[in-house]
Amino acid sequence: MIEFRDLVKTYNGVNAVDGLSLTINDGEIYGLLGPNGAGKSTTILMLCGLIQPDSGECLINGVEVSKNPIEVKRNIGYMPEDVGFYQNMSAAQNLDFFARLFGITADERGARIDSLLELVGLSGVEKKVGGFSKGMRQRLGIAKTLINDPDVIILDEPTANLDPQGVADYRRIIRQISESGKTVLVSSHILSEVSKVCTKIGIMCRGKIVHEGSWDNFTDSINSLKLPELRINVETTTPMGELTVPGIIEADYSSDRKKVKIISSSDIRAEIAEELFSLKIIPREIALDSTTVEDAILSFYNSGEAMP
Ligand SMILES: Nc1ncnc2c1ncn2[C@@H]1O[C@H](COP(=O)(O)OP(=O)(O)OP(=O)(O)O)[C@@H](O)[C@H]1O
Repeated sequence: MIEFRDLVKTYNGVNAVDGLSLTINDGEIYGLLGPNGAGKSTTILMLCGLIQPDSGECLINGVEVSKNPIEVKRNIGYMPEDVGFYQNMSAAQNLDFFARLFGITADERGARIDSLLELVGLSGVEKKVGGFSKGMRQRLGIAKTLINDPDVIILDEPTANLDPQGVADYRRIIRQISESGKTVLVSSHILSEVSKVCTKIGIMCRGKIVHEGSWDNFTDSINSLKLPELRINVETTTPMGELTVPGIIEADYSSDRKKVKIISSSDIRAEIAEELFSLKIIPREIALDSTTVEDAILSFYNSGEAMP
């Protein structure tokens, strides 16, 4: 469990973190979302014991970080945006090196490295890390983060520059990590690709959490933001005719009529579902497009106010 209690950090009179109080429970995948300068990195550095808060405290499993830095560091795995590896060594050799730094015995190392390589889909990959793709490096970074079997995993901007397959692999791995009971904190300024795996998201702005809730809650509240237009993607199992739901401004159907990209004046997902059901067409997906989600998040950032 991670706890922040009234955490404050000031730089040159500016509150980078401004009275942050937050609890992240065991097994939770918490997405900390905020624009550049919101205070995410400062929060994470304090959680890792790398900088001291001006006031307040961070606790990991009830242990106060600034008073017990060594004990706490053994129980967290931190993955920065750019993970450093030895380019001329294989994935297994790199992990073996980091495992030795933690004093893990030779007997334990072999089995642990095998299971981590299996988890991140790099089993049997013999080539040197210098020849890895961005996605492979990222997955190896997650394995490195888990090498000391920590209870808490902290990932900074984990999907930056990943292709869709990389993002999908990442989501699968994060889910598996959380299923094993570990607590995961993901920090990003663009969380739409990973938020779907987060059990909770917190939107941070100017050192404070301005909204907290599940991803579904967040997308459900988008209507109350009164965005000028929303984009909704619909996919069905059988071809559909022209949708007639009021509020549709534009509809772009695929040639097989099983997909449509809708621009609407409000959130009409429920009405679209109703119309499809009345036509006996089964929807496969009725979801807000990621651009709409980004617009909503930007709207929070710009207002800096709590969510309605
Ligand atoms: N070492 C420092 N000295 C002075 N000001 C700092 C320092 N570190 C951070 N800040 C300021 O504190 C505020 C919060 O920065 P922080 O890096 O924590 O935000 P962030 O949400 O992580 O953004 P980013 O995604 O850009 O890293 C910003 O105004 C930043 O300029």
